[in-house]
Amino acid sequence: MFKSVADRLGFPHSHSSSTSSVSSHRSASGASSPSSSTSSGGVHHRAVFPPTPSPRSPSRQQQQHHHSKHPTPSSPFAAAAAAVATVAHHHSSNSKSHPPTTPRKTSLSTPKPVLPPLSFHNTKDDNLALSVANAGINPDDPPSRDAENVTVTVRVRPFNVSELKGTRAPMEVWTVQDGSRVSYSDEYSMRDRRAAVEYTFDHALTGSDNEIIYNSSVKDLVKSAMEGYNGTVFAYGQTSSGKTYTMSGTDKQMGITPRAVEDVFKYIRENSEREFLLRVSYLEIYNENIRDLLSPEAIELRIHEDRRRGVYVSPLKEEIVTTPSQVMRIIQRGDCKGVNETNVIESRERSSSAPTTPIGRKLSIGQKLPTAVRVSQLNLIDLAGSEKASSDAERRKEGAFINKSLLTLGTVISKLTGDKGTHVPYRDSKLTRILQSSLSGNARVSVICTISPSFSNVEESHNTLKFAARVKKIVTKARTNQVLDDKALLEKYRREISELKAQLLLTAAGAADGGEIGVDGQGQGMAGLDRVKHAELSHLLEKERLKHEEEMVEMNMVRNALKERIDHLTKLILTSQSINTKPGALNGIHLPLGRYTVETSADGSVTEFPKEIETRLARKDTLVRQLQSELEAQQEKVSLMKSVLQKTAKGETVDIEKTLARVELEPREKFLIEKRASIMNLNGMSWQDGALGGANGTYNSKRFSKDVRSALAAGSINANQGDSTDKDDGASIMLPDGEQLAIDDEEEDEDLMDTPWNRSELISLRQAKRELEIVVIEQEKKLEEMVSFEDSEEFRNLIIEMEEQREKIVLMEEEREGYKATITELRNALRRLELERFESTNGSIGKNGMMAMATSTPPTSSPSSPSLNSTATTMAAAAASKIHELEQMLQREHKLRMEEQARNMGRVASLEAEVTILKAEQSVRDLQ
Ligand SMILES: Nc1ncnc2c1ncn2[C@@H]1O[C@H](COP(=O)(O)OP(=O)(O)OP(=O)(O)O)[C@@H](O)[C@H]1O
Repeated sequence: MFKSVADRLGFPHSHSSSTSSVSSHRSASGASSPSSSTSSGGVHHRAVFPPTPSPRSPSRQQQQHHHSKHPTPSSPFAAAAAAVATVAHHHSSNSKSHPPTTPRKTSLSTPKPVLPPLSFHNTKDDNLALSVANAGINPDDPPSRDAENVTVTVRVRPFNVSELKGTRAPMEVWTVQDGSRVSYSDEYSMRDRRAAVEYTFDHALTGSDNEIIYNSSVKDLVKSAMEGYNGTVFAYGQTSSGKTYTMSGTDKQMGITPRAVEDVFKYIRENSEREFLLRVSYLEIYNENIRDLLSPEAIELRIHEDRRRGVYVSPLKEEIVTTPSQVMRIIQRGDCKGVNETNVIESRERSSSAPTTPIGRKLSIGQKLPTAVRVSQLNLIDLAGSEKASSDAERRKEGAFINKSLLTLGTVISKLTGDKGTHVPYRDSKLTRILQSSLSGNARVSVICTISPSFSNVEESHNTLKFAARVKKIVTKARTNQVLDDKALLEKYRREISELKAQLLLTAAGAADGGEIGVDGQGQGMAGLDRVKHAELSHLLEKERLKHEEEMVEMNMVRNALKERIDHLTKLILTSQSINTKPGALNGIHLPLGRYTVETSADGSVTEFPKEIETRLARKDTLVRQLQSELEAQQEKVSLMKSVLQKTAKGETVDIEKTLARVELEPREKFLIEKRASIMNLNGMSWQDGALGGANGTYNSKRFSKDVRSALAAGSINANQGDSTDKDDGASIMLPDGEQLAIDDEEEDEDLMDTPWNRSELISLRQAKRELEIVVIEQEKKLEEMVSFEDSEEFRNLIIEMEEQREKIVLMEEEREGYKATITELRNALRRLELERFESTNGSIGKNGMMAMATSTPPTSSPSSPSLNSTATTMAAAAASKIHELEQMLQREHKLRMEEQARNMGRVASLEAEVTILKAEQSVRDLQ
């Protein structure tokens, strides 16, 4: 019955019989398209296809320039759908004439609206597709909907500024009545002598309120999309008729796209039994080329088809979205590039048949899950101006492509509403190919046809109405698209999360094992207190610590990576819990993401598994941190002890109390010090290191209390309930030495006892404590034996020996001084003898002595006798010889004494060194 596409669309180039194609035809839903009376003038049949002489269309570059010059002040949402393409955009010169925010009255009979800021968002190539994947099959949901016609809405926009510019009020061509009928206005019919034309659609609207049009024409379809049925919404109409205004809206009037996005998230919020995965893609079809607006690379996109996915574009980037604002940003991004956008959503039912991953239970990884995933697409499309066609040679190529897409759309729609069995040329254009699934019936479709109220556009408007009437005849029968294999992203993510959780549990168990080793090593490290053992144990402790640290770092890294991945995947899956229930306008909306997904265990009880893991990990983190700090503290003490040892060995004075005060002792050590103090008190000894605290035997830390309580819980220490004399209501424990210790009831933390990790830590702490207690007792015995080195026999003997040596040295010194005096006397005697000899030889030398000797003339002859001279000479020689002999003796004696003195000094030095060493050893023992 329809002879050509052009006929069906009311294009005059087809055949004169085209009128029949659009003549009254009541659709299944009751919409009718009255005769368009092509005979009456034919102006309104003036061709859109083939090309109508049109204002010079800008080149692509010009369009882009225009976009940048006139950024969209309104919501950037552009219509698009998962598989929606847009026909190349031609900028209309009309659009430039729309100044922003110009309140205007419309001459339509409907309420006169105030125009919102005019949008120069001319990219009609925008396709937003919300692909909804639903996991889980609700038995109450029918697998497919009843057959239904495409919902068709006609919107007549108000006059714009340029249309109102004239001297007289513009004539309204169209009248909208009853919310569904569109006809020529009486004024126009009379003036142009037009035959009455009236079309009836599902909805016919005027005005600027986008909420009304969304609620009446799209809202229900969006809900269906969330339930698993494909949905496609597209705006069709000539340039400047209001397609973008309707689909994207403005700041003040959100369009269909942002409202749909908001409803998608609202649906997730309100449907707790399902979980969803939303994906968005954004593409553009320009000159029959598909461009991915979300991909920075200009990769050639192709259309593919397979049984599972149907028709799809590849490699098209799909971004997973979790908030409305994220979708908005994606669209903005795409708009900046002047391209198209597509959104995808997946969801599934959150049922009790979901895999169970309770803590501590083994997980069977890779099990086939009984839930299915529904994948549906919500395509929101903003088409190029329907009049776009070009006979202009300069733009022929562009125009031809534009024609091709729109023409094919018309053809496809004609075929779909024509004889059954005829070939439908979906493949003739990218647009129809991408929309094949929707147009062929597996989708709910809503078409918004926008028309201008202006007389100058009457023909184009009429063509749009004819198109709308044609589309209305299309019957669809949408069905849910269930994906049972594991390739659906949602299912894949769920599985991955389960596997990661299992890995995380294993890692946590590994961490617990590693922790036990570390604690043991540490406890042993404290056991050795003598020097050699201490060095060995320090070394072992250091090695153990490093190993432990490495393991901890490694496990932390693995655990963090697993946690991050789980978090990431969990975030992507949207549930009512993960979306803030606070509804609000899309602009500026902030919906914090939830982290947790409820898992249902086999027995039906619901556990917040990730939260539990978080808690356990937090506990382990705390324990790891405690152990690490404990190790560090031990290490610090070891190095301090080493330095003390070195200093004392060198004979330096060390302030042990001060040194020890620098180390904050752990409760366990304080306890041991306390024990030592109490032992010493029992033995009637005073404890020198009282400044360390706990010496009065009353120390009872919370931590120790917890340790003891944990040990009690683990059954490793005998508990005597109520035996304590210190506490009325407390328990007490029997320590290895028989002493009872009261347990403080304060701040008991049951949490610390309820994991294997804590138990093992407490067991090792208890062992370490016992070892230390034994060591302390041994040391105390040693201390008792030694008491004080200075009081010992050995020390006394050494001191006596030293004193004797010192006395000897003093005597020798005195002796030496005596020898010195003797030598001096002998020298003096010798001198006297010489003098006497000289006097006897030369007579009196007078009082001038030597002076006289020097100045006197030597005797030429001696008046004295020769025998006297000879005697004197002999005596002098004897004296000299005696002096020489004495001097030699003195030197020998001196040498001997010096040697002896040196020996004694050496002995004293070694004795002093020995005393110093013994003192140092005693200090170290005290320290320990
Ligand atoms: N219902 C309406 N109420 C108020 N203003 C409207 C309405 N419809 C459209 N307008 C205004 O008319 C102008 C043209 O509308 P719009 O850009 O949406 O047309 P279009 O069909 O998308 O054109 P093109 O195909 O060239 O992109 C815009 O400034 C827009 O704000």
